[in-house]
Amino acid sequence: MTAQILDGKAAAAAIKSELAERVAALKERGVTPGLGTVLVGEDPGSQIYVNGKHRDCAQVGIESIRVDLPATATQAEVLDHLAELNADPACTGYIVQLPLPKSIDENAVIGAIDPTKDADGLQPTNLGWLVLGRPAPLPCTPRGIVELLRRNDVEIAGANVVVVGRGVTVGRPLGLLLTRRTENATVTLCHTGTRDLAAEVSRADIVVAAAGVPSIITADMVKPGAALLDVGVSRDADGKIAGDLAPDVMDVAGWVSPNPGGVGPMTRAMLLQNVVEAAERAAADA
Ligand SMILES: Nc1nc2c(c(=O)[nH]1)N[C@@H](CN(C=O)c1ccc(C(=O)N[C@@H](CCC(=O)O)C(=O)O)cc1)CN2
Repeated sequence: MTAQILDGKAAAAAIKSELAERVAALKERGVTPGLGTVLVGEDPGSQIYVNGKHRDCAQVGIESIRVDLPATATQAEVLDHLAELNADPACTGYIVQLPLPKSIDENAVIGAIDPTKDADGLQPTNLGWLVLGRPAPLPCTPRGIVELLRRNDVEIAGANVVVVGRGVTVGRPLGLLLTRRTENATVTLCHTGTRDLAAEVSRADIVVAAAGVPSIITADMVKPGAALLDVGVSRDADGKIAGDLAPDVMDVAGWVSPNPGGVGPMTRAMLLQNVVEAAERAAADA
């Protein structure tokens, strides 16, 4: 068996053209969505991701506002910039690029985002709404994973899903998202304390690998026909992405998301979708 590809690039391109039409409709009603980004420090990976977010905005007609601060910025300075974005009507949603430098309390910063402008769905109020099953902006990578599965007709309802990794941007919120009544999956969240990862993975219809450990999921662990999504972003010695899925999984799995070209582009598309939806909500309330 050779797995079918869960092509995130193609799905993201389709979503972006749908969003461009919604942005045009908002502009006709006098509403221009605007995404703010806050980047602290000079991490090259984060700079690439933020550049990409501004390029994506331009492609669909979303205005963008960029706040770049040096790694030496204090927490108080970062919070001042957040207060400005919270008050700026041109900024309908914004994100703080993670990770932040160690000198800054990430929870304090994320907690200071106005929940109605939280384009990442990571503000504690919005994570709380996710726990309670109420509508709110959703974290981009988990939302992108669900959308990628849906667009490829991979059955989520009733599926046994193993998520490997309990991070706040992917693993934990993905577990909450997949166990909502609308998704209806059974989720096992694995992490460094999991006793027998291979046994857990072997029972899964869907595996989301977000451990950041190259090739942690190998063909011998995988149930034939399972859908595998690779969220791992380690780099090899040449700077190439080394995903969490070993290459041999292609011979056993039913679907595999490539890395790059799978979940990453969907994360970017879901950020745009959160921005557009927030602007649509604001326009409806006006
Ligand atoms: N505030 C946030 N910070 C971070 C998030 C997030 O959702 N919100 N997620 C990641 C980084 N990230 C977006 O910010 C992100 C990562 C990767 C990609 C992507 O498209 N990757 C490409 C490969 C690019 C490369 O070669 O490096 C792919 O998978 O095809 C987009 C967004 C952590 N921080």
